[in-house]
Amino acid sequence: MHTILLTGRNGQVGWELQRSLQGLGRVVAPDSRSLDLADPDALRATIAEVRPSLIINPAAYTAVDLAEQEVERAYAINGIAPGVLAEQAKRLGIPLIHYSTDYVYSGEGDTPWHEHDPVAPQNVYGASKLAGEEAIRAIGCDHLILRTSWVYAARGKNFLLTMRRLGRERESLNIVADQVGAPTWARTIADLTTHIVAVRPDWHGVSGVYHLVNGGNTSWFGFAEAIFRLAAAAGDKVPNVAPIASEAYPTPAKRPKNSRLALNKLQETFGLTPPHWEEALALCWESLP
Ligand SMILES: NC(=O)C1=CN([C@@H]2O[C@H](COP(=O)(O)OP(=O)(O)OC[C@H]3O[C@@H](n4cnc5c(N)ncnc54)[C@H](OP(=O)(O)O)[C@@H]3O)[C@@H](O)[C@H]2O)C=CC1
Ligand SMILES: Cc1cn([C@H]2C[C@H](O)[C@@H](COP(=O)(O)OP(=O)(O)O[C@H]3O[C@@H](C)C(=O)[C@@H](O)[C@H]3O)O2)c(=O)[nH]c1=O
Ligand SMILES: [Mg+2]
Repeated sequence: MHTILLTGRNGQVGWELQRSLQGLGRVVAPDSRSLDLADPDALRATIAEVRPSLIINPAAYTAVDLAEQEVERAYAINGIAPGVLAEQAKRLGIPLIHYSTDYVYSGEGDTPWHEHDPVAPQNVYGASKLAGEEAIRAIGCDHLILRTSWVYAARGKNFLLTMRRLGRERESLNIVADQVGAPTWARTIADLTTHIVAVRPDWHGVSGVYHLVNGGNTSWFGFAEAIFRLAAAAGDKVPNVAPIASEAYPTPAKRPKNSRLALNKLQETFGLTPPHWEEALALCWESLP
């Protein structure tokens, strides 16, 4: 039976993991007040006390625009902490499951990225997440780095809930239509992570980076349209939605235009096929409060 140390219990993915991991063992899930990832000594002390057989780390600094200012904090949480977790995982001889992002890629081109493609983050958040990946690889504990994208859930801060709120407040919205990726339900990430842990108790030879996103892809504009189709069907007031170019929506952080992530490696290694993003969105919609 596993003892799983789970970080970020109140985050989108952490919350869903707490649910999906039930049945695999004891889940120890401190919140950010009882375990601060920016404090390496606290991390080491907690791990020594819990003696986990598996560490899962969905905690992260995810404020993409704010990270351009809070560079040091973003690196402490996204870049340094994963290396401390990896160092402790190696010491205990246990695996680490970590999450990363489409924002490690340059965003060039219009074909799906594969895990072995070159990385070239375009903003501080992406660079800090890449630093975390590299720290884990350098330590070399058994690990999975699951790169996901455009995460939403029924709770937390995300594009789905922002659109639902703005849709009620505004007559019209302009949404970027030239950034393409896969909206991904936090529950899909948690469920498939749990399947991996359940079917792969032997970590030999599987360590590495994997894409884990919902199937298909769309633009943020396409994602917004799908959200408002569901809202309209539920009788909500919906705004007019207009497609715009990234240049017409200036933000402190630059976002990649091509965030398409190939799923072949996940499918071939673990036999898992994530549901299409529209199917996941419809299910999440039904679970909204
Ligand atoms: N959100 C997205 O669109 C995407 C996310 N990812 C990656 O997926 C993973 C999960 O993201 P998601 O669930 O959306 O993240 P959220 O922003 O929803 O949650 C992040 C969690 O991390 C916790 N946290 C932040 N700082 C600290 C700290 N110093 N010490 C301890 N805990 C901390 C937060 O705690 P508290 O709630 O107390 O602040 C929160 O529980 C992350 O690795 C992220 O980089 C990848 C692609 C897209
Ligand atoms: C609210 C709003 C956003 N947008 C655009 C801005 C941006 O390009 C896109 C999404 O906005 P967000 O602020 O949700 O984007 P962002 O926070 O960059 O989302 C990213 O978060 C990190 C953590 C990741 O790892 C990425 O995969 C990705 O999900 O929509 C509009 O065009 N119009 C609007 O009214
Ligand atoms: Mg965001």
